[in-house]
Amino acid sequence: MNATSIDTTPSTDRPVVLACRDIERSFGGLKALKGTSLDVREGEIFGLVGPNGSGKTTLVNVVTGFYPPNAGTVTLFGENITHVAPHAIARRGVARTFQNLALFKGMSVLDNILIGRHVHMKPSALGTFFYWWWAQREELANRRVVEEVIEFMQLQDIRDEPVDVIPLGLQKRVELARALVAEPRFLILDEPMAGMNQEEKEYIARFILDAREARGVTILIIEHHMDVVTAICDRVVVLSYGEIISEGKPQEAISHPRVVSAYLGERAAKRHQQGAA
Ligand SMILES: Nc1ncnc2c1ncn2[C@@H]1O[C@H](COP(=O)(O)OP(=O)(O)OP(=O)(O)O)[C@@H](O)[C@H]1O
Repeated sequence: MNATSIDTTPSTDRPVVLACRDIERSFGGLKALKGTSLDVREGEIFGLVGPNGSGKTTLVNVVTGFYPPNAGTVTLFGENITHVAPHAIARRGVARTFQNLALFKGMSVLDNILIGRHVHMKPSALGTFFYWWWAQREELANRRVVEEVIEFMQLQDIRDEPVDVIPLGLQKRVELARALVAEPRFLILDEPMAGMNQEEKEYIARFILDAREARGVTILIIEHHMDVVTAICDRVVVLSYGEIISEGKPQEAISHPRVVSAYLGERAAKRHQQGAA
């Protein structure tokens, strides 16, 4: 994998990859998103944080076309994709991992990763039959990308293992590899470090940083581990009850009093502030 030179342009000067404007989404009477707006810029690792149930996954589901919003617009690479279907959004260069592992049990690590290439495969089986030589070339190209990612993610030793017998930390790595073989321009990671120990978290953080540097991919990450958020994110938005309560550089954004009280509750936050004074 060829490392590209590191872009030192401040992220605020870079083109906007994802723009969400005034997104609203309800489930029955529950307003999960109450007019959320944010911009993710090219080459950023952008953190989306907030307490449980604050609307993070709902926003990602709106962005990736799984949930249509009740109001607002989503613009990706300058194109309005608000009501575009998930597979068509994937074809525009978006890949995601899921909060709960979405691997195919019983299948090998290799086969799980190969599935991530589906966005680049020709849809017509008939066409593939007539143009078998073209299909062979395509298969070779797909294999090349998959092998490169397996090496990049250091999964060579377990490539033939059934995915359900390997430890959780490695399963998460396989899911990230599956997203990377789609060669995304925009990658969305929903809690990639859930359930990991410190060493596994540091390992995955390294892969995420390397994916950004080596592949130039822009990354939106939902993460509860604040040490990880401050270590790898360029900017952060904090959601609470479907509203943005803080945003900016990670350390400043997450230590805002509104964020502390959203996580700890009002009384505990006051004690926290008194303790810090
Ligand atoms: N499909 C759905 N049907 C009904 N309610 C939903 C649905 N999806 C999300 N919600 C509700 O919307 C709110 C926001 O949920 P969401 O999953 O987006 O939060 P989150 O910030 O991702 O939480 P977590 O950190 O626990 O994953 C919650 O109250 C949740 O119960």
